[in-house]
Amino acid sequence: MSQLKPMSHIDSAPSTPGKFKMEKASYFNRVRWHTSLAKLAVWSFVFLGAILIFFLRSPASSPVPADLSRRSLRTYNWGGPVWEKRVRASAQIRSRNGFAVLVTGAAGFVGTHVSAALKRRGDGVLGLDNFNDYYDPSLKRARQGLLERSGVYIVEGDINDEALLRKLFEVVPFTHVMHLAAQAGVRYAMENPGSYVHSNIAGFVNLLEVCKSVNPQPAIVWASSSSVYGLNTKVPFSERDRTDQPASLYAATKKAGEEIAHTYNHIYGLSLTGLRFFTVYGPWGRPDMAYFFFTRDLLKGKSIPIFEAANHGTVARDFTYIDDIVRGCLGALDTAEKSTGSGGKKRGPAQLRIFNLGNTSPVPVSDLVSILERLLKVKAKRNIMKLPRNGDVQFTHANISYAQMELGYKPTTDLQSGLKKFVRWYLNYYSGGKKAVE
Ligand SMILES: O=C(O)[C@H]1O[C@H](OP(=O)(O)OP(=O)(O)OC[C@H]2O[C@@H](n3ccc(=O)[nH]c3=O)[C@H](O)[C@@H]2O)[C@H](O)[C@@H](O)[C@@H]1O
Repeated sequence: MSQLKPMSHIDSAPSTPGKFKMEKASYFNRVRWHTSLAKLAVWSFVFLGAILIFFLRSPASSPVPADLSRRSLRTYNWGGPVWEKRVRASAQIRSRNGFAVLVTGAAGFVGTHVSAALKRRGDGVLGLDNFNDYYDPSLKRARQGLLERSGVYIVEGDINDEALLRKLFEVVPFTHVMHLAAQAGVRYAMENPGSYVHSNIAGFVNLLEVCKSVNPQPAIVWASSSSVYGLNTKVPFSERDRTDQPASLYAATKKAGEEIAHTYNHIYGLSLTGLRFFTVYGPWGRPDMAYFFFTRDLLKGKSIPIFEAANHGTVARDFTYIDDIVRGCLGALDTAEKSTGSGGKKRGPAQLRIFNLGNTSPVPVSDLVSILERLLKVKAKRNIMKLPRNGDVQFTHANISYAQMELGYKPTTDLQSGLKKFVRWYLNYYSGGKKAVE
């Protein structure tokens, strides 16, 4: 506050030449000269002070963490006739009654598998991904290569870039959006909270803003998370159970997404389907997830931190295999009704759904480690640890009857068979000459 006083004093002195009469020029010019000098000095002081305060405070208190701003400041190249041609070709529908789908987060784990599956059945697919470095971007690039070979182009850009999204809809009238771009991971939310707000809230709102205003509005299917059940203890988790006790900021942003979806459905008639994924695993998975880095660390002979709850309570997850999840995503797209709005205005009630996509058979984390030991033929150095207070919940367990009824969702892969496929991929990808195990 003390800096404001000299500023308001300076502000009260005349500052524009037009406020002075010319005949009194010499006297006033001197006064003005002195005043200007004094003003200049004070302003320089204020300016330097502000810069100093900014630099002293920014690393600790800036709401935008350094790595987030680094990612956000990245510029992407898009536009031009060649680019538009590529976009159109990728989104070209090749089957009767096929969809034109924009897949956000297409270089991500679920995004890659869903894009490939849609393309295989003849839908037009365009990917969008910002290729951020939350985990090894070379894995994302390898997934991109995979999709490119099957004819899916991934536009490099951020869901917060409104101009880019508008351009994409200008070039292709997408019938559907499969929105999988997000800041994932439960524990990382304590390290970089801003990135969750940036992608899962601001990015989602930006996408919905564009979707509500285009004509025709697309139907949207998007990734929520089992983590919204938070501290809920009623098992198995049903879509009707309470989700107002998130245990992590990640979960809170996904829950916020569900409420935001409700709003855009209510006001603008957007057709919205949220899918609560339960710990998805499989080939081309995410290196930040336990099954993935346990595999890496087991092979390296490193110790494996296995969480347990109070009183030696078991920590368990309803691990769900990627192919089952892909079938759930396609089922959601196939049963999604059209949005009802046009020109940014609602014309009638639109579909609003939320589904659990889980496996319905939770497995303790220690059993996950045992399965990996057998598949990798190594003995784990188990390090049993208390479940840290960083967002993890003790267990998850999906009730999938609603998804079964509406989407024909029926998971068929148990953890043992799914991990077998993952391990085969892992060994091939990391020791098959492509990359050394990090
Ligand atoms: O179901 C979901 O919606 C969420 O599933 C996963 O989150 P999580 O289930 O915590 O998956 P992992 O991080 O792979 O953890 C799996 C299990 O291993 C445990 N764990 C994790 C890390 C570790 O060092 N030790 C350990 O025992 C966790 O407590 C958890 O029970 C994903 O990371 C989230 O992005 C996703 O939204």
